[in-house]
Amino acid sequence: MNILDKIVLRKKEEVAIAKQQVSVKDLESHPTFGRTPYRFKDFLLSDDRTGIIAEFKKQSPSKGVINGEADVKAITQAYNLAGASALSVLTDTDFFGGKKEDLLQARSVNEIPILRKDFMIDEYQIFEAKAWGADIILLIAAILTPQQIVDYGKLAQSLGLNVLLEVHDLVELERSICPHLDAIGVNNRNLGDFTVNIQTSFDLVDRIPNEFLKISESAISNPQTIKDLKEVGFQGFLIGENFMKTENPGLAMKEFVGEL
Ligand SMILES: O=C(O)c1ccccc1NCC(=O)[C@H](O)[C@H](O)COP(=O)(O)O
Repeated sequence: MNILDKIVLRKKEEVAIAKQQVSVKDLESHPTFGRTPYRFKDFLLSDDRTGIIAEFKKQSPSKGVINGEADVKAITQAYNLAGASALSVLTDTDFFGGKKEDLLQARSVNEIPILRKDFMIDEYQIFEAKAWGADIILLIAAILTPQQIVDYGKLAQSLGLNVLLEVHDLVELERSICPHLDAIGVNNRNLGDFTVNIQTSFDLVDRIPNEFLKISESAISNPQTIKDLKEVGFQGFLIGENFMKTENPGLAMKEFVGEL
């Protein structure tokens, strides 16, 4: 069983337990549920912002612990100040060391879009995302059927959330594309074996219809790579480890942005 299968298996158990503890009705009555989410597009395409979606990521299956003691409020605020167009906050605990409180805390101190970074396998998690203050949800093509992508995309958009579809190859892209998406992200990391290759983004960019925001994800560690990705049409750049592995992720982002 590869890591993605293990994550999905565990996620199904987690969601089943969460559903017993907190009903959708309870989620709907959460104070944050009623807020109007920010529009991803407004921040990603703003001249005042960098296009960077800066990720708060304490650990990962491929790298183990990256920054175990990281302070979510301080780091996400510093990312925001450095010009992030959006924040990405991991809420998966077992594999990424994240938690719902990280998202709630990031929400409480930032007024830019926040992506709930998790493995969505049930509509229930979309209600959680809304209740916890997210603006964007992630749908990973590798773990969802085309019908699930349509259903989850529709539900998320009906709640005012933005939808980011993540693909790793042309087969995933072609079978998953549907009208209920706002952005399409090309993950440069193969989630099955963890190999990374930025070329994946260059290979797929022209296959993404222009009506969707185009995002390149993972393994970005050089400002020149962003310039090259922009040149071919990418508007967003999801970066986690390159900042989080430093002692001061906010400063690392500020210096990186200085070279753009
Ligand atoms: O990062 C991993 O090891 C990983 C393993 C299995 C599934 C997903 C994984 N990462 C999720 C991501 O997409 C990245 O956190 C995100 O794109 C940022 O990547 P990076 O800049 O390389 O930290």
